Amino acid sequence: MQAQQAFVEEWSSPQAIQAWWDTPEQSFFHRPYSAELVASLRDPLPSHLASSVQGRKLRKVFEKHHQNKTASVTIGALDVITSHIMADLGYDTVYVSGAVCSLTDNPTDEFNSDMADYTYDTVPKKVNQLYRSQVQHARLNTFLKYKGDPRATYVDYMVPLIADADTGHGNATANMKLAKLFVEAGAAAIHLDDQVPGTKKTGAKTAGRVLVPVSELVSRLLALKFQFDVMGSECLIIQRTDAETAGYLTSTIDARDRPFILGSTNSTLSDSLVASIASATSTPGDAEDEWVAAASLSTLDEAVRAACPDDALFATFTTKSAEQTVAQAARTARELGIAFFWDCEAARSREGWYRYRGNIDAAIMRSVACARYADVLWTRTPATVVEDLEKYAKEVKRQCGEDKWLGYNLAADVKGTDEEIKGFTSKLAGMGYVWQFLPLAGMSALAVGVERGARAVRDDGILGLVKDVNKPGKAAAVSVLEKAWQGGDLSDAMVAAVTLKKE
Ligand SMILES: C[C@](O)(C(=O)O)[C@H](CC(=O)O)C(=O)O
Ligand SMILES: [Mg+2]
Repeated sequence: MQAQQAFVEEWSSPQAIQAWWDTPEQSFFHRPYSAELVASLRDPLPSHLASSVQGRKLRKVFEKHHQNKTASVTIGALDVITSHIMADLGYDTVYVSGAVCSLTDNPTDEFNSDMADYTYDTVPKKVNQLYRSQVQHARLNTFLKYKGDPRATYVDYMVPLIADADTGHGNATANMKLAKLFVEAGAAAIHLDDQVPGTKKTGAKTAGRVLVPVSELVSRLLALKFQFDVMGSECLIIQRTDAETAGYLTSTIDARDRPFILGSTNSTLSDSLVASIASATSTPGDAEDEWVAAASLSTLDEAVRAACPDDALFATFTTKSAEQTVAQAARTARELGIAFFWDCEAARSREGWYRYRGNIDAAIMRSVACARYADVLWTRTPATVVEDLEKYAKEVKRQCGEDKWLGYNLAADVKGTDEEIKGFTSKLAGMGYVWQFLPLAGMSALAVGVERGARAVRDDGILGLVKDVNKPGKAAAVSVLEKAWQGGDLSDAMVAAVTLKKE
């Protein structure tokens, strides 16, 4: 008891926390808060063990792939059968997808495509389910080993779970509560993006995503890390940006977003976009298209460049306005006597969002800005364009260091010959994408398998099951079909252990 007390006190001391932060795995992380503050907020008892052990394991997985220029290629697991089979097959990570939860399993049982509008405990609950099932299989396997049972395997069932934290589902305290649920559930890593909660667009290819400023993305990542620190968790953070598919931004406050904010360059347009939609006889969509076409949208820097009589003046503007927001830079240009017209306010959407030129450069800027706040960087791209991924990887590594790990959602849209498609993951691995995943692949595979079995039984009754499910399953050593999977031996032994022969 005293030893436990001493352990908790030592674990909670500012010195121990600082020593942990000074380790190579943690020290790159920029923390604006002190070890004293974290110590003062520490949980009275540790509850981080599962996520820490799994997080450390995941670090090793990524480090190995980084060294070998290979990748952990994985799929989204919809249920415990899928995650179990993935362990059997040697997967070294399991993905837990928000999209899959949205479609198939969430606490309100409301199913629709991925708008990330499920309750914020949805994905943590799925992680919890998969984690507990992993534990059960690990226990059963250990039990079989003890008994010398030949069905015992060398499989490590505790495959690190990497889960979807979406936008963080709200403000800083919501981000922290979400992080806490993930730690308690046993997640090894979670990813978080820069979209605005409640505005998520479903699917990869939908343009016009709404972003928060870079600084807000950083704040969200920090909220996760702060919570992990308070709990003592080694859970990894994966930063995601949707900047390549972005069309809007909530605020112009961050200077780093300036090169991507769009404004009207047409001084003869009397109405703003919103006013012109209100007075139009056409539909809002058509009125918007007409206004945008007439506005000749550009970035502030492009508008200033076009108005500069010579390169020297533009160079002076560029130097003077470095690190300035659009509002400050516009003032600088005017002070330099550059006569230009540019209005990002007039171009705001009906919701009040600024227009944003989403592209791979915006994604690079955002990931670079987050490198000190995340273990893995990931850009969500609308389609797999190798040149973009090459550029992202090169630039991010040039600015953040060769050792920075990258992730990528393959989304199954890779084109080419079978050979090219097969080699694609290795190609990306060569660029540094150590984690590559197919979120919906587990669900699709499950559908194909069930369809096959259900069809066989429908057509041939029990013979269909024997011939088309059990036989091929046994031949492929699908352990779900074994008695071992059902845990009967373990439960029998547990019941026997508490059954008295005689009172
Ligand atoms: C990865 C993702 O967040 C998910 O929930 O699985 C989705 C998947 C998808 O739409 O393909 C996303 O990338 O937004
Ligand atoms: Mg998602």
